[in-house]
Amino acid sequence: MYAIHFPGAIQLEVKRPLKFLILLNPHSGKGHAHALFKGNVQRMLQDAGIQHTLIITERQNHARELVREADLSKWDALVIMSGDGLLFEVVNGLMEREDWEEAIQTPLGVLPGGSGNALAASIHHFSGLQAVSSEELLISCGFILCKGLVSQLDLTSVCLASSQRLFSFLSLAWGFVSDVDIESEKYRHVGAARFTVGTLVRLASLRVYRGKLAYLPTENPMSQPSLVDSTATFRQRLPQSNSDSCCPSNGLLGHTLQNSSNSNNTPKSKQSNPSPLSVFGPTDFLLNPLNQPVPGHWTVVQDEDFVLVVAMYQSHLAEDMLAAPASRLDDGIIHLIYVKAGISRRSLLHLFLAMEKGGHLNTNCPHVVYVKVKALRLEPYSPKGIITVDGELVDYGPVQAQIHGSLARLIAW
Ligand SMILES: Nc1ncnc2c1ncn2[C@@H]1O[C@H](COP(=O)(O)OP(=O)(O)OP(=O)(O)O)[C@@H](O)[C@H]1O
Repeated sequence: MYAIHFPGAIQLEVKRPLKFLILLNPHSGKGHAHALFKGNVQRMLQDAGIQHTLIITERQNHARELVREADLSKWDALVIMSGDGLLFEVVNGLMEREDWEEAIQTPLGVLPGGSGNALAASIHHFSGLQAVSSEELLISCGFILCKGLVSQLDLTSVCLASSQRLFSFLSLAWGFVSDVDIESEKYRHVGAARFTVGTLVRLASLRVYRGKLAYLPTENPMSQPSLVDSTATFRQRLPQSNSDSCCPSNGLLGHTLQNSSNSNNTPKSKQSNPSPLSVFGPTDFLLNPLNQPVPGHWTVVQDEDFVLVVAMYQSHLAEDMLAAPASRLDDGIIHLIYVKAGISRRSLLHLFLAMEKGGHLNTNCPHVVYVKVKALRLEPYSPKGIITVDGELVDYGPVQAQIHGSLARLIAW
């Protein structure tokens, strides 16, 4: 079905027409996704010999349910036109299938229709083109989609105290970044500028977030799969038990997705809302159960007062936020960036301004730490707060994550 095109990328078979299933969230961004699709992309797909079936999503979790049940053999790719939230549903829907190993290899495609569009911006960035936004980004991603070059994509397994396990393609955030992401929902009518507005509002009421952060650096020999059992997979139907609220370290423990109750006062519109299901996926061989200490060879950060913690596995946090310039789609690395308390408002603003071009990591700001890791654990002490995974609100509390290199595939380049 696939033919090698050039190193690092695989082209979908030259056979055309290709068949794409396109899932479009009509409410994403400013609510114009359907018109944007018809005006900019439809014709491009026709000209490229790509047949598509367009499904307009009707509700939260619609896409997730569809891909969980779909006959994937009918499609050469699953494409979303929305923000990152819809892709998050698709990825997790695929990982909830018994045939997850094969299902998650279905090439995914992204057309930006939201206000953040971080993965779309990352794909555009990786293609080496100059930064663009809005409709120009859509046209660029449409063109990339039509070329049909498939790349490997890392996914990160994220485990919550509620025993939920989620698969993330973009980011895990706590503190300033996740607060801005969720609190700026109310400014979504201004599009991508909502993050700028949200950043300024949050800067005015800058907070310190208390917690414990630990990680496994990439250079640690114990990060290498050859030293641990990386081959075991995680297939059995799991019991509805909360007794081991952790991720499996040996392939035997399970995670049951549970309906999450949002115990804090944060907005619910972006709450990730998984259905109670058996969970499949690769074993998190680097993680200890959440109710046990992290492995002894992990680094435990001495500071416990933070302004933000963000773990990235793509380059962009939003269209104009090049947060992890060194990140690549399939580098097998979590780019962990944290800002320690004590930073002035002025320096933080300077950091965010520099982030537009990715210069924030070169400012020599003593409060900023950047480290490449394979796994991490975050235990917030503050009783209330916001944690996001791929920009979606998840249960607040202890969380840990491990990257799984090249687990999925993405149309990019
Ligand atoms: N028809 C629909 N009605 C309501 N919610 C929907 C519908 N279709 C999808 N959703 C949900 O909307 C949520 C937000 O979608 P998504 O993140 O893709 O767009 P967005 O919020 O506009 O993007 P961004 O985060 O970049 O602003 C997702 O969790 C998705 O489940």
